Amino acid sequence: MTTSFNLELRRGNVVVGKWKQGRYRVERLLGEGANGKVYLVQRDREWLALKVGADAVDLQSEINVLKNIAKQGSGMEPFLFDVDDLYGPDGRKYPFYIMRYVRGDTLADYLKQQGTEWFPLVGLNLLGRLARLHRAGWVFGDLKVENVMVADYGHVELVDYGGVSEIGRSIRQFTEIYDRGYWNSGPRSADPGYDIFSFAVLTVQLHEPRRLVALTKEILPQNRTASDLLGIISSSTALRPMEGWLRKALEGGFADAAEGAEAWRGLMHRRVKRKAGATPGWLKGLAATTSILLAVSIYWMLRHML
Ligand SMILES: Nc1ncnc2c1ncn2[C@@H]1O[C@H](COP(=O)(O)OP(=O)(O)OP(=O)(O)O)[C@@H](O)[C@H]1O
Repeated sequence: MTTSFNLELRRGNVVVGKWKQGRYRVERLLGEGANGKVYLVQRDREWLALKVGADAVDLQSEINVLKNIAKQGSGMEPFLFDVDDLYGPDGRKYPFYIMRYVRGDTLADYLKQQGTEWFPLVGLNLLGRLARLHRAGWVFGDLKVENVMVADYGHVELVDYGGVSEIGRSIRQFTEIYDRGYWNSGPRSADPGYDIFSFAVLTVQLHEPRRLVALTKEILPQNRTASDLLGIISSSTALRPMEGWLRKALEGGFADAAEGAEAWRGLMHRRVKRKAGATPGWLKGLAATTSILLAVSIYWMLRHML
């Protein structure tokens, strides 16, 4: 998807905020979507991400969500650092905000490079991220491969908080194929089950992309149902091991992502037992992460004891 505005910042351009005079040196474009362009920028020696949009109202509602999440404390590290306007090379004023730079690849690129055998761990981490938001009273809303960034050892971060909605409200922003309403399987209202439904579609999309696209073309909008997705799942070798979990997710059987994550963990456990001989890549990653955490804990313990 591309943006409808033409602002282009180039490497080396220095953006100076109109009101607060924050100075940011542009490094490169990280990505773009319907609401804006996201650039990697540097302030002093710190790498940050700058999102600039044409529409102040759209960007402002995203900023409000980020501020509210920070206020309520959702266990997220600080994400929003600055909000201001900039003057583009065309002399026009554009609203922007500065957020934490999330290192990593988008979910699809990560799995392409590392192999789909990492999906169980990445999926668990993604459910963990969603669980934190649900616990704090929010639904992510616009869950899709482009909004999930994955770093080393399957570490997951969500980007694009434009679709985040308070539980009980309407979903503010969504992408058709991930949307529960698109599959006539429930309302477009912000309840944790909405995100879990999108997670299930995302799982199908990552494993059976062509069949999913074909399905959306074959069936008339009024006839689409979650059973069509289940048809792909039960006939796919890659998805069949997750069929029970995916069915429950599509039917709204999980109360929230924490419950979904718990069941997902059980699924991974069974897979590992079945493949007892070979150690999958993601499991090696999990072991490496655990060792790093253990080493850091010992270091801190010793520092405080000495
Ligand atoms: N904080 C960040 N750190 C690193 N990359 C980011 C960050 N935020 C966004 N990106 C990259 O930029 C892309 C576009 O950003 P974003 O999804 O926020 O734009 P958008 O206009 O809201 O998109 P959409 O059309 O999905 O609503 C993302 O898919 C991601 O690759």
